[in-house]
Amino acid sequence: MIEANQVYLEYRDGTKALNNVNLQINKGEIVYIIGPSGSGKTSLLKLFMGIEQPTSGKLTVLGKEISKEHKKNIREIRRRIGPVFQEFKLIPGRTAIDNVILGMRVLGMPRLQLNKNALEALEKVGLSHKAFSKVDNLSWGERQRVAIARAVARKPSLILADEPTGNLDVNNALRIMELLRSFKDEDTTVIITTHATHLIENLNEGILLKVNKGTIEQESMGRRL
Ligand SMILES: Nc1ncnc2c1ncn2[C@@H]1O[C@H](COP(=O)(O)OP(=O)(O)OP(=O)(O)O)[C@@H](O)[C@H]1O
Repeated sequence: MIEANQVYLEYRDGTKALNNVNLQINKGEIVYIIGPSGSGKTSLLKLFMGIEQPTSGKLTVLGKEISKEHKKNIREIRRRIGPVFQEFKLIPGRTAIDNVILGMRVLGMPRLQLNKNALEALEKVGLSHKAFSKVDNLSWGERQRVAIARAVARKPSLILADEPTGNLDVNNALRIMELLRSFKDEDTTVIITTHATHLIENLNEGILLKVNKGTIEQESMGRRL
């Protein structure tokens, strides 16, 4: 699913964001990425999405290499990824269902199928009753659930969520974490970055990636953080 061998990422201004990353993440895993602000969590997700490419080393996502030389791979990989962003990136003035449908446009499905998948996805996140409400009128937790519906409606092989609970109170945050976890299955890997270690400290399943100043330690969950 994801394999990184001696991966480095240096931004154009010379910032060394990731240093010698070595990882192996299999299909159907749940992965939490934790670490202090500025340690490299988002940079790692950007690599997985192909938004950035390694400065050196080899990175394979969904069986395809991510590199400056293989831009075509990146387009293919993106179609199989469902991204969830901290700031939701929903389109204001549009309904929940429109936002979910817009997220699936790149897949080139017929309109009826788009509607069906979008409604199914909204149902999975418990928001069918808000399908035709404008996202501007939804609470923060509901908006995050629309963003999750948009990510899962395309039936992705990999869900990447960057600080999905950033703006939420503890109860809503726990619900969002549980919801994201529920999409993990044998074909779908879920990767979540979070500052909030208290949301995951009692979990005993999954992989923990501890990021510190651009280096990463990989361990199994089930021990205290
Ligand atoms: N486009 C960029 N150009 C230059 N430096 C960058 C860029 N994006 C991030 N950085 C730097 O790379 C380092 C890692 O940033 P990153 O956003 O990956 O951290 P993070 O762990 O996600 O932080 P946070 O928890 O605050 O979101 C930081 O020093 C940051 O300033």
